[in-house]
Amino acid sequence: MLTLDNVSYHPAAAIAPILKQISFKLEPKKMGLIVGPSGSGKSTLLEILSGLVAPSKGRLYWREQELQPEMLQQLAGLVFQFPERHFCGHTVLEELRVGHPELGSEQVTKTLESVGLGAISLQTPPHALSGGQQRRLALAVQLIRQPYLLLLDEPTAGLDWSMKQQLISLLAELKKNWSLLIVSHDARDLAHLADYCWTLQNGELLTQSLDPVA
Ligand SMILES: Nc1ncnc2c1ncn2[C@@H]1O[C@H](COP(=O)(O)OP(=O)(O)OP(=O)(O)O)[C@@H](O)[C@H]1O
Repeated sequence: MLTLDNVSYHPAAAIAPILKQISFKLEPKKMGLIVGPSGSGKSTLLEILSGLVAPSKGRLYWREQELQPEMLQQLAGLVFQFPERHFCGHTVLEELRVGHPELGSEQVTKTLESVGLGAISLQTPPHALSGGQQRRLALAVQLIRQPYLLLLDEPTAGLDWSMKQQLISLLAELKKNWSLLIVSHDARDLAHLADYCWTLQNGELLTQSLDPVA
């Protein structure tokens, strides 16, 4: 279980804290959804959760273990908004093996199947995939590292209706095995899947629904 205990972030360049005493818990195989307008601190929170930035105050835990940023980098897999813009492999296989050349073909095949890309050739250039397939590949790139926590920044942004529905179904499948934390400016597409829904406003987690969202 992931626990945030009064996490704040106030970089020297900012007049006010960007994140203010954020506390929440997220159990395994649950989806948390954090909804907030532009500038509310969603991406900054994901940067902290993925170990890219250290909080100014507060603590993060996985079960009883306090987490340092290096541990979060191992524990969490972050899928950026528009992840296809960050592809750097020439082929699907290369993309999956970036930073992990040791990954075997069995693991590659299994991971692609888990995101519904079992039928594509490993030699396909990522940029030749459809928009929905590219999002699936971006998820696979993180899943193949076997993170405990999957972090997603606006996962359905820019997809057409049909690709959006396919991605939402995939996220519902992934929730069966992983903890998912999604940030978005719009709850409409994903609220029905979420076990917890929070609102982020000016760096404060204002509302917290402890009961599963209907
Ligand atoms: N290192 C920093 N120094 C100063 N200000 C920062 C820094 N990082 C982020 N900010 C500011 O903190 C606020 C929150 O930024 P953040 O990118 O986390 O918001 P967001 O909710 O993800 O917005 P969007 O939906 O537009 O991506 C913004 O006003 C941003 O300009």
